[in-house]
Amino acid sequence: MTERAYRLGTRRSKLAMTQSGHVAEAVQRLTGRPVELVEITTYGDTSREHLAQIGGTGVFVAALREALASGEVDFAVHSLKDLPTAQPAELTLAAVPVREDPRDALVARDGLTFAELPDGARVGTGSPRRMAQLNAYARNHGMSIKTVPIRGNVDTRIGYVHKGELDAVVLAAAGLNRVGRADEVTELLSVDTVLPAPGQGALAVECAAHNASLAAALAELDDPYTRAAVTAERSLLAALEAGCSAPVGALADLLADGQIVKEMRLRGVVGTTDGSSLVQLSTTGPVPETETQAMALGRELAAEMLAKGAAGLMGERAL
Ligand SMILES: NCc1[nH]cc(CCC(=O)O)c1CC(=O)O
Repeated sequence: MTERAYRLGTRRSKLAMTQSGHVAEAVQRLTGRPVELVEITTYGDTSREHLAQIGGTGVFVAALREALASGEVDFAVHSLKDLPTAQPAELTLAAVPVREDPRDALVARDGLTFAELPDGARVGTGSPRRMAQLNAYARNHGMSIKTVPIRGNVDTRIGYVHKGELDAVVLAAAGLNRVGRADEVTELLSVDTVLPAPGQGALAVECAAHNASLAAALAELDDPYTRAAVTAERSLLAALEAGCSAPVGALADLLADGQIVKEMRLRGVVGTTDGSSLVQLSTTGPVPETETQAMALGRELAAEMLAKGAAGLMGERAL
Protein backbone atom coordinates (compact mmCIF):
# COMPACT_ATOMS: atom_id res chain seq x y z
CA MET A 1 0.00 0.00 0.00
CA THR A 2 1.34 3.47 -0.86
CA GLU A 3 1.18 6.01 1.92
CA ARG A 4 -0.79 9.17 1.28
CA ALA A 5 1.01 12.35 0.27
CA TYR A 6 2.16 14.79 2.94
CA ARG A 7 0.30 18.08 2.72
CA LEU A 8 2.50 21.17 2.91
CA GLY A 9 0.62 24.38 3.71
CA THR A 10 1.98 27.43 1.90
CA ARG A 11 1.10 31.03 1.16
CA ARG A 12 0.52 31.59 -2.53
CA SER A 13 3.08 34.35 -3.18
CA LYS A 14 5.87 33.48 -5.59
CA LEU A 15 8.38 33.69 -2.73
CA ALA A 16 6.38 31.36 -0.48
CA MET A 17 5.70 28.89 -3.29
CA THR A 18 9.39 28.77 -4.22
CA GLN A 19 10.49 28.25 -0.62
CA SER A 20 7.85 25.58 -0.06
CA GLY A 21 8.70 23.89 -3.35
CA HIS A 22 12.34 23.44 -2.34
CA VAL A 23 11.41 22.02 1.06
CA ALA A 24 8.77 19.76 -0.55
CA GLU A 25 11.40 18.26 -2.85
CA ALA A 26 13.79 17.67 0.03
CA VAL A 27 11.12 15.99 2.16
CA GLN A 28 10.07 13.81 -0.76
CA ARG A 29 13.69 12.74 -1.22
CA LEU A 30 14.14 12.00 2.49
CA THR A 31 10.90 10.15 3.14
CA GLY A 32 10.08 8.67 -0.26
CA ARG A 33 6.58 10.03 0.20
CA PRO A 34 5.01 12.53 -2.21
CA VAL A 35 4.42 16.05 -0.91
CA GLU A 36 1.45 18.06 -2.10
CA LEU A 37 1.30 21.89 -1.77
CA VAL A 38 -1.89 23.27 -0.21
CA GLU A 39 -2.39 27.03 -0.72
CA ILE A 40 -3.56 28.99 2.31
CA THR A 41 -4.49 32.67 2.12
CA THR A 42 -3.37 34.73 5.14
CA TYR A 43 -4.68 38.08 6.34
CA GLY A 44 -1.27 39.58 5.57
CA ASP A 45 -1.78 38.66 1.90
CA THR A 46 -5.23 40.20 1.49
CA SER A 47 -5.00 43.32 3.69
CA ARG A 48 -3.60 46.42 1.98
CA GLU A 49 -2.91 48.20 5.27
CA HIS A 50 0.60 48.87 6.44
CA LEU A 51 2.16 45.99 8.34
CA ALA A 52 2.78 47.96 11.52
CA GLN A 53 -0.95 48.77 11.64
CA ILE A 54 -2.22 45.22 11.21
CA GLY A 55 -0.04 43.87 13.98
CA GLY A 56 3.27 43.09 12.37
CA THR A 57 4.40 40.19 10.27
CA GLY A 58 2.67 37.58 12.50
CA VAL A 59 -0.30 38.14 10.22
CA PHE A 60 1.39 36.00 7.55
CA VAL A 61 1.74 33.07 9.89
CA ALA A 62 -1.57 32.80 11.77
CA ALA A 63 -3.63 31.12 9.03
CA LEU A 64 -0.89 28.58 8.29
CA ARG A 65 -0.68 27.72 11.97
CA GLU A 66 -4.44 27.26 12.15
CA ALA A 67 -4.26 24.85 9.21
CA LEU A 68 -1.53 22.90 11.05
CA ALA A 69 -3.44 22.81 14.33
CA SER A 70 -6.64 21.60 12.63
CA GLY A 71 -4.79 18.89 10.70
CA GLU A 72 -5.72 20.41 7.33
CA VAL A 73 -2.00 20.34 6.49
CA ASP A 74 0.86 18.24 7.89
CA PHE A 75 3.62 20.83 7.85
CA ALA A 76 4.30 24.41 6.82
CA VAL A 77 7.26 26.50 5.69
CA HIS A 78 7.56 30.07 6.99
CA SER A 79 10.10 32.82 6.48
CA LEU A 80 11.63 32.64 9.92
CA LYS A 81 11.66 36.41 10.35
CA ASP A 82 7.86 36.42 10.07
CA LEU A 83 7.41 33.99 13.00
CA PRO A 84 6.37 35.53 16.32
CA THR A 85 8.95 34.72 19.01
CA ALA A 86 6.49 32.76 21.20
CA GLN A 87 6.33 29.11 20.09
CA PRO A 88 2.84 27.56 20.57
CA ALA A 89 3.06 24.29 22.56
CA GLU A 90 0.99 22.34 20.01
CA LEU A 91 3.49 23.08 17.20
CA THR A 92 7.10 22.01 16.76
CA LEU A 93 9.79 23.99 14.96
CA ALA A 94 11.02 20.79 13.33
CA ALA A 95 13.76 22.27 11.14
CA VAL A 96 15.68 25.46 10.46
CA PRO A 97 17.54 24.72 7.21
CA VAL A 98 20.85 26.38 6.23
CA ARG A 99 20.33 30.12 5.99
CA GLU A 100 20.44 32.06 2.71
CA ASP A 101 22.19 35.47 2.56
CA PRO A 102 20.85 37.37 5.61
CA ARG A 103 21.61 40.85 4.22
CA ASP A 104 19.31 43.54 2.98
CA ALA A 105 19.73 44.57 -0.63
CA LEU A 106 19.32 47.89 -2.40
CA VAL A 107 17.61 48.00 -5.78
CA ALA A 108 18.23 51.50 -7.10
CA ARG A 109 17.78 53.27 -10.43
CA ASP A 110 20.79 53.58 -12.73
CA GLY A 111 22.84 51.05 -10.77
CA LEU A 112 23.31 53.45 -7.84
CA THR A 113 24.67 52.37 -4.46
CA PHE A 114 23.17 53.82 -1.29
CA ALA A 115 26.02 56.31 -0.83
CA GLU A 116 25.54 57.52 -4.42
CA LEU A 117 21.86 58.43 -3.98
CA PRO A 118 21.27 62.15 -4.58
CA ASP A 119 19.93 64.48 -1.89
CA GLY A 120 16.21 64.07 -1.44
CA ALA A 121 16.24 60.54 -2.89
CA ARG A 122 13.02 58.62 -2.21
CA VAL A 123 13.81 55.19 -0.74
CA GLY A 124 10.98 52.67 -0.46
CA THR A 125 10.74 50.78 2.83
CA GLY A 126 8.10 50.65 5.50
CA SER A 127 10.29 48.70 7.89
CA PRO A 128 11.10 50.73 11.03
CA ARG A 129 14.33 48.71 11.34
CA ARG A 130 15.50 49.64 7.83
CA MET A 131 14.33 53.26 8.24
CA ALA A 132 16.26 53.68 11.51
CA GLN A 133 19.52 52.33 10.14
CA LEU A 134 19.36 53.94 6.68
CA ASN A 135 18.45 57.32 8.17
CA ALA A 136 21.27 56.99 10.69
CA TYR A 137 23.77 56.23 7.90
CA ALA A 138 22.46 59.20 5.89
CA ARG A 139 22.81 61.57 8.87
CA ASN A 140 26.34 60.38 9.56
CA HIS A 141 27.36 60.88 5.93
CA GLY A 142 25.73 64.27 5.31
CA MET A 143 23.09 62.78 3.00
CA SER A 144 19.40 63.53 3.03
CA ILE A 145 17.00 60.80 1.97
CA LYS A 146 13.27 60.35 2.35
CA THR A 147 11.94 56.91 3.27
CA VAL A 148 8.56 56.05 1.79
CA PRO A 149 6.44 53.15 3.08
CA ILE A 150 5.73 50.46 0.50
CA ARG A 151 4.04 47.07 0.49
CA GLY A 152 3.49 44.26 -1.95
CA ASN A 153 5.42 41.34 -3.28
CA VAL A 154 8.98 41.41 -4.57
CA ASP A 155 8.00 42.20 -8.18
CA THR A 156 5.68 45.04 -7.09
CA ARG A 157 8.40 46.62 -4.95
CA ILE A 158 11.02 46.48 -7.67
CA GLY A 159 8.40 47.93 -10.04
CA TYR A 160 8.39 51.25 -8.11
CA VAL A 161 12.00 51.78 -9.19
CA HIS A 162 11.49 50.69 -12.80
CA LYS A 163 8.46 52.99 -13.14
CA GLY A 164 10.47 55.90 -11.75
CA GLU A 165 8.22 56.40 -8.71
CA LEU A 166 11.07 55.79 -6.27
CA ASP A 167 14.84 56.12 -6.53
CA ALA A 168 15.43 52.87 -4.65
CA VAL A 169 13.80 50.14 -2.60
CA VAL A 170 15.31 47.91 0.07
CA LEU A 171 14.44 44.20 0.25
CA ALA A 172 15.86 41.06 1.79
CA ALA A 173 18.54 39.59 -0.48
CA ALA A 174 17.26 36.09 0.33
CA GLY A 175 13.84 36.87 -1.09
CA LEU A 176 15.33 38.31 -4.29
CA ASN A 177 17.63 35.30 -4.65
CA ARG A 178 14.81 32.84 -4.12
CA VAL A 179 12.54 34.33 -6.77
CA GLY A 180 15.39 34.75 -9.26
CA ARG A 181 15.63 38.55 -9.14
CA ALA A 182 19.16 38.81 -7.67
CA ASP A 183 20.29 40.57 -10.86
CA GLU A 184 18.23 43.61 -9.82
CA VAL A 185 20.43 44.27 -6.77
CA THR A 186 22.61 47.38 -7.09
CA GLU A 187 24.18 46.97 -3.62
CA LEU A 188 24.19 44.31 -0.96
CA LEU A 189 24.08 46.41 2.20
CA SER A 190 26.89 45.62 4.60
CA VAL A 191 25.65 44.37 7.96
CA ASP A 192 27.88 47.07 9.45
CA THR A 193 25.42 49.56 7.94
CA VAL A 194 22.14 47.66 8.19
CA LEU A 195 21.72 44.70 10.51
CA PRO A 196 19.02 42.38 9.15
CA ALA A 197 15.83 41.39 10.93
CA PRO A 198 16.24 38.55 13.44
CA GLY A 199 15.97 35.32 11.44
CA GLN A 200 16.19 37.03 8.04
CA GLY A 201 17.16 34.67 5.23
CA ALA A 202 16.25 31.56 7.23
CA LEU A 203 13.23 29.30 6.88
CA ALA A 204 11.20 27.60 9.58
CA VAL A 205 9.62 24.19 8.98
CA GLU A 206 6.81 23.60 11.44
CA CYS A 207 4.55 20.63 12.16
CA ALA A 208 2.10 19.49 14.84
CA ALA A 209 3.90 18.55 18.07
CA HIS A 210 2.08 15.19 18.26
CA ASN A 211 3.37 14.11 14.84
CA ALA A 212 6.69 12.74 16.12
CA SER A 213 7.53 10.63 13.06
CA LEU A 214 7.09 13.57 10.69
CA ALA A 215 9.04 15.87 13.05
CA ALA A 216 11.90 13.35 13.05
CA ALA A 217 11.93 13.20 9.23
CA LEU A 218 11.84 17.01 8.93
CA ALA A 219 14.68 17.31 11.47
CA GLU A 220 17.01 15.95 8.78
CA LEU A 221 16.73 19.38 7.13
CA ASP A 222 17.88 21.18 10.28
CA ASP A 223 21.18 23.08 10.32
CA PRO A 224 22.33 23.34 13.96
CA TYR A 225 24.42 26.50 13.39
CA THR A 226 21.60 28.34 11.68
CA ARG A 227 19.24 27.22 14.40
CA ALA A 228 21.58 28.42 17.15
CA ALA A 229 22.07 31.76 15.39
CA VAL A 230 18.39 32.49 14.81
CA THR A 231 17.53 31.30 18.33
CA ALA A 232 19.98 33.86 19.77
CA GLU A 233 18.64 36.60 17.45
CA ARG A 234 15.02 35.88 18.35
CA SER A 235 15.82 35.64 22.04
CA LEU A 236 17.30 39.15 21.80
CA LEU A 237 14.10 40.37 20.13
CA ALA A 238 11.91 38.71 22.77
CA ALA A 239 14.00 40.02 25.66
CA LEU A 240 13.70 43.55 24.27
CA GLU A 241 9.95 42.87 24.36
CA ALA A 242 9.82 43.98 20.76
CA GLY A 243 7.60 42.59 18.04
CA CYS A 244 8.61 41.57 14.53
CA SER A 245 7.76 45.04 13.19
CA ALA A 246 9.92 46.83 15.80
CA PRO A 247 13.07 48.75 14.81
CA VAL A 248 15.31 45.87 15.91
CA GLY A 249 18.10 44.31 13.87
CA ALA A 250 20.13 41.29 14.95
CA LEU A 251 22.62 38.91 13.42
CA ALA A 252 24.54 36.01 14.96
CA ASP A 253 27.51 34.52 13.15
CA LEU A 254 30.42 32.23 13.87
CA LEU A 255 33.92 33.53 14.53
CA ALA A 256 36.55 31.13 13.26
CA ASP A 257 40.31 30.84 13.56
CA GLY A 258 41.21 29.27 10.25
CA GLN A 259 38.99 26.20 9.97
CA ILE A 260 38.27 26.06 13.66
CA VAL A 261 35.02 27.62 14.84
CA LYS A 262 35.77 29.52 18.04
CA GLU A 263 32.79 31.54 19.13
CA MET A 264 29.40 32.87 18.22
CA ARG A 265 29.05 36.62 17.89
CA LEU A 266 25.67 38.31 18.25
CA ARG A 267 25.18 41.88 17.04
CA GLY A 268 22.05 43.90 17.78
CA VAL A 269 20.67 47.34 17.00
CA VAL A 270 17.67 49.38 18.05
CA GLY A 271 16.95 52.90 16.85
CA THR A 272 14.46 55.64 16.28
CA THR A 273 13.07 55.55 12.75
CA ASP A 274 14.51 58.99 11.97
CA GLY A 275 17.97 57.60 12.69
CA SER A 276 18.78 60.27 15.28
CA SER A 277 19.68 57.67 17.92
CA LEU A 278 20.83 54.09 17.65
CA VAL A 279 21.94 51.61 20.30
CA GLN A 280 24.21 49.10 18.59
CA LEU A 281 26.11 46.48 20.57
CA SER A 282 27.76 43.12 20.09
CA THR A 283 28.66 40.22 22.33
CA THR A 284 30.48 36.93 21.84
CA GLY A 285 30.28 33.62 23.65
CA PRO A 286 31.00 29.92 23.21
CA VAL A 287 29.12 28.39 20.25
CA PRO A 288 25.77 27.42 21.82
CA GLU A 289 25.16 23.68 22.01
CA THR A 290 21.66 23.87 23.38
CA GLU A 291 18.63 26.06 22.83
CA THR A 292 19.03 27.33 26.39
CA GLN A 293 22.59 28.50 25.70
CA ALA A 294 21.58 30.21 22.46
CA MET A 295 18.76 31.99 24.24
CA ALA A 296 21.10 33.11 27.02
CA LEU A 297 23.34 34.84 24.45
CA GLY A 298 20.37 36.83 23.18
CA ARG A 299 19.16 37.75 26.65
CA GLU A 300 22.65 38.85 27.66
CA LEU A 301 22.92 41.27 24.74
CA ALA A 302 19.37 42.51 25.33
CA ALA A 303 20.23 43.35 28.93
CA GLU A 304 23.25 45.36 27.78
CA MET A 305 21.18 47.17 25.15
CA LEU A 306 18.43 47.95 27.66
CA ALA A 307 21.06 49.33 30.04
CA LYS A 308 22.08 51.70 27.23
CA GLY A 309 18.53 52.98 26.80
CA ALA A 310 17.19 50.64 24.08
CA ALA A 311 13.66 50.63 25.53
CA GLY A 312 13.30 54.38 25.10
CA LEU A 313 13.99 54.10 21.36
CA MET A 314 11.23 51.60 20.65
CA GLY A 315 8.29 53.73 21.78
CA GLU A 316 7.20 54.94 18.37
CA ARG A 317 5.83 51.62 17.10
CA ALA A 318 3.11 52.47 14.62
CA LEU A 319 5.26 53.86 11.84
N1 LIG B 1 8.48 40.73 5.76
C1 LIG B 1 8.25 40.06 4.52
C2 LIG B 1 9.34 39.10 4.19
N2 LIG B 1 9.49 37.96 4.90
C3 LIG B 1 10.58 37.30 4.40
C4 LIG B 1 11.12 38.05 3.37
C5 LIG B 1 12.30 37.73 2.56
C6 LIG B 1 13.00 36.43 2.78
C7 LIG B 1 13.64 36.22 4.13
O1 LIG B 1 14.05 37.14 4.84
O2 LIG B 1 13.78 35.04 4.47
C8 LIG B 1 10.33 39.19 3.21
C9 LIG B 1 10.49 40.26 2.22
C10 LIG B 1 11.51 41.31 2.54
O3 LIG B 1 11.75 41.65 3.71
O4 LIG B 1 12.10 41.86 1.59
